Amino acid sequence: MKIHKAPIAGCFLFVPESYRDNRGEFMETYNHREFLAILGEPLHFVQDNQSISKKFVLRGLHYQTGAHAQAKLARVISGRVLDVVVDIRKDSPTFGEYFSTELSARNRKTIFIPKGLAHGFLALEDNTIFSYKCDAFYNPESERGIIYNDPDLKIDWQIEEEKMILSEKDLALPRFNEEIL
Ligand SMILES: Cc1cn([C@H]2C[C@H](O)[C@@H](COP(=O)(O)OP(=O)(O)O[C@H]3O[C@@H](C)C(=O)[C@@H](O)[C@H]3O)O2)c(=O)[nH]c1=O
Repeated sequence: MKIHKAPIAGCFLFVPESYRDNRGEFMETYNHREFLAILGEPLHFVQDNQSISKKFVLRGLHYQTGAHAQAKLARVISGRVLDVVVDIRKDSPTFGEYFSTELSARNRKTIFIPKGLAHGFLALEDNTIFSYKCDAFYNPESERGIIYNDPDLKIDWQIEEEKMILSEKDLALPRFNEEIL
């Protein structure tokens, strides 16, 4: 497994070893022991989620607060996304910064998103299957978000806004400086 530090503190990218033969391919998509060695602290994932999105669906930017904050381990099973994380930890050296990267079935990248980051992604193909583990349960009362086109964060989503498909809920999210600052 190859490991890269993302430019947001505590955020990592992993590319698993892939074994190919005449039948196809095999890879370990999660190995608790290796993960523990990298993070230095145990994480207990309690929920696995999967979403399927049409091309140019944008989900985010989401997080849960307090005891319900979630660390996530995410990858794409089919299709590709532009994945975006925003550091909303006030005591972090990278507070207010964002990082984006393409995750795809082809590049096999997995992103580890620590607690305290807001997360979103833009599907770049139809039938994009996004799969992620969470270390805390979904708790609707603790759900929060930041608007995808926040004027202070200035996230480059790399496509025209008219093409994006968002939920009503995500279109009504507050600005970073209303919610976090
Ligand atoms: C996230 C979630 C949603 N739901 C339900 C609530 C709602 O009726 C339906 C769709 O929910 P949402 O619109 O919030 O789904 P979605 O926009 O895909 O939410 C996800 O976005 C990405 C970017 C993340 O980082 C995730 O943590 C999560 O917030 O699914 C659950 O039952 N469990 C869950 O864990």
